[in-house]
Amino acid sequence: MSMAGIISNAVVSPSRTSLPSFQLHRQFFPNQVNTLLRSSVFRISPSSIRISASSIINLEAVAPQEDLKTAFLDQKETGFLHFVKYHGLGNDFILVDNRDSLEPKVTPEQAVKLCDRNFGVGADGVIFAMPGINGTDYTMRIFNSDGSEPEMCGNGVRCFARFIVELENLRGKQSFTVYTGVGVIVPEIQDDGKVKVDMGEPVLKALDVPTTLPVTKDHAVVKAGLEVDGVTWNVTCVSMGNPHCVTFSSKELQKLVVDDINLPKIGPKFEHHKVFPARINTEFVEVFSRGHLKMRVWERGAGATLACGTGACAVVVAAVLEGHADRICNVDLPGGPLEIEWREHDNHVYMTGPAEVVFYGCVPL
Ligand SMILES: N[C@H](CCC[C@H](N)C(=O)O)C(=O)O
Repeated sequence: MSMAGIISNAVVSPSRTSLPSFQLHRQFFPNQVNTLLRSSVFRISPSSIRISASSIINLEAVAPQEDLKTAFLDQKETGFLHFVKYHGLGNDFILVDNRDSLEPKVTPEQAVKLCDRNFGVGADGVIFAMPGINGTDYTMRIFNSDGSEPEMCGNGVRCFARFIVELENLRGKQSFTVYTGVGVIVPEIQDDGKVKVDMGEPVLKALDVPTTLPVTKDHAVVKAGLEVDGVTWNVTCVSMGNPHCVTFSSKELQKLVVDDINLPKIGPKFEHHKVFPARINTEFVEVFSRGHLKMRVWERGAGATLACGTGACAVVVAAVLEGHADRICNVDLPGGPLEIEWREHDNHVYMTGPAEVVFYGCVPL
């Protein structure tokens, strides 16, 4: 994606002044724009520009993308938030360079406004790249789109990893330690650009998920009955630092067809159910084979999302516990597939998947 495409969807190059134009204010790239004004590359088309301190430029012609990205992210005007929008299989986040402080630059109330898809930037959450603590390289915090702060986010930590690589201008295969609400997480950028994350051990003890559902297997809730909306669902509860309720069937339906689930109707009834004192993320799963699952998710604090990394991890753990699947699975989510492995020898869950930049932005706070 061209740098210009990152800042805006429309680039006017001198030969095509009829295109819709975007206007770049000098304060972002004082050097580049001044250079431009003197260069032959540049031409203002008066019909498509307000005569002001803004200019129409073809960014690609004047500076290497790296300089422009850094210049953009280095801008620290007061009252403005510079961010980069990323997504992991359509689960999208506003990433904020917060490396100078452990205090988030955005409040939960501001996060709600920023995440609004009509009146704000639009996202499932806001993620902060902060300085490391307890010897880690970095710290990650996240606010859901409802302003609540979850312990962990799988798709988010992959986006976080790609953001750090960009901020620090790292090259090649990279791995670093990130302090999160669930302790130290280690993302690793693969040669193909995907990110592999050691998500740590699943937590199965009912009281630690947390849930007040009766335990069915070694202090865990595995295939227990839960009545929601007149249906008795068979649920397995797993925490990946954040709480998940996974269902493959109900008393009435031995095999779910996840595309038939009315998420906006049933999701909130699980999320706010009294047996989940910290609310819950709920995953509805279809088993295609012992290595291939399909899921949809209603996320705590974010609603129906296109993907949920911690949810995919919880789904594979639940599938193994209920006997539906082996420990290495491809999990299809509406936004795309994730590779999940619940490794027997260290009991850690590993997730591998993409994370991509959508655009750079600057918004008044
Ligand atoms: N809404 C979730 C956090 C984000 C998890 C999800 N987006 C992921 O990729 O793991 C919660 O409140 O637990």
